[in-house]
Amino acid sequence: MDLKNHSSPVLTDSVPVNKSRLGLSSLLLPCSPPASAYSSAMYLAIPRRKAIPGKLDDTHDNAWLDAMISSSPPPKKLNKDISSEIPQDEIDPAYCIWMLKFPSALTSFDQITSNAKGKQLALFLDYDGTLSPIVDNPELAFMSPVMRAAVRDVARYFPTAIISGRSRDKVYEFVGLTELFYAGSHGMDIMGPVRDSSFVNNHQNCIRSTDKQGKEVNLFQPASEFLPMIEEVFRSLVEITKGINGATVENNKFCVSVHYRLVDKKSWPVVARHVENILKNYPRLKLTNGRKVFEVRPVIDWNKGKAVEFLLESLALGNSDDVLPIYVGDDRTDEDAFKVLKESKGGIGILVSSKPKDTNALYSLRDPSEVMVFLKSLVKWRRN
Ligand SMILES: O=P(O)(O)OC[C@H]1O[C@H](O[C@H]2O[C@H](CO)[C@@H](O)[C@H](O)[C@H]2O)[C@H](O)[C@@H](O)[C@@H]1O
Repeated sequence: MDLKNHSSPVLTDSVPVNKSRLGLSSLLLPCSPPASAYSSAMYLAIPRRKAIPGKLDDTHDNAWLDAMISSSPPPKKLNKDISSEIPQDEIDPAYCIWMLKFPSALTSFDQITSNAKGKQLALFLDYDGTLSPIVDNPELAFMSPVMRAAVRDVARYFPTAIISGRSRDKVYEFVGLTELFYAGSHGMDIMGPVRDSSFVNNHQNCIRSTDKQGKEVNLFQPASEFLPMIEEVFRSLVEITKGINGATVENNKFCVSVHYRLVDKKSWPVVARHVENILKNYPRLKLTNGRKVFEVRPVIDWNKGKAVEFLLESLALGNSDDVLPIYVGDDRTDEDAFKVLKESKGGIGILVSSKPKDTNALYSLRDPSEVMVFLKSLVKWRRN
């Protein structure tokens, strides 16, 4: 494994579409148009940036600050005419235009299920921002009982895995469903079924273990050698950020998150500088920026996309002619999975977002409540 020279693509955060180009009133814009209505000429090409080992993914001095600001959407607006709070994005023409390219997975449900005819459907779900709403305190990002029931139901019919940036134990604690497969630490900690598969058994770092119920499972941890380094960097980050009001550091086992959601904007540059200073001592770790969070992880060629491939093979679902994998996620790290599904697995990526973003997904859902409706629709469709 090449631990030195790897870099993975990192997307810039939300990419607003130029509103003035069409100059249409939001009322005239269809927010859930058919996919066929899309014309690629309407969209801007968005350049991507590379993650640099031990450095924030940027090329100019203030880029880390840009990245932090871009993950900070404007506050919701109050629509005085209707005298109730309407989220700004619901009437945002840019969002409606974006949806021409990334239509709602709800209004395109028939199209999605027609692709699944005669195929085994497999579901991959991100956790934060997908199954649970984004909240200020990461320790309180609970999943609602109704969402849990929807996930449980869908897992009765389709193999279902949760793929999260959190530690595997933490995400299991939140979800609490034994019938699912779990991949924590952005796919660097996978617990999958035991199968007689040469693909899985020949993978280095794949060991036999037991789950919480004592059932035999395969444990795949491609970054296991980084554990002491991650522990060390976690302690240093806790130490260096402890004077910054609102900053918290989360140990996700094979990666570390530095949260700045609750930090005063004026102190964001201080957070970024501290994190970057610590990372200078760790050329085998890289830094990326998520939703008001810096994510520190090993520079290995492994991500959520590879985890999806690994799980599909583990489940004997690697043949894209017979299988339709669907991945639902909201963050940059989910883009690796969208890309794999689009490019090699004939699958479907669904981005959860209430604002326009550059993405490799094919469809969109606005928020976790729409994700729940989508999951319930899959169950209903399968039952019928
Ligand atoms: O891959 P994911 O499951 O989406 O994990 C990505 C990060 O999610 C969590 O942070 C995000 O959600 C928090 C709770 O809503 C929110 O407070 C934070 O601002 C978000 O960035 C998690 O705490 C991180 O460790 C993950 O890296």
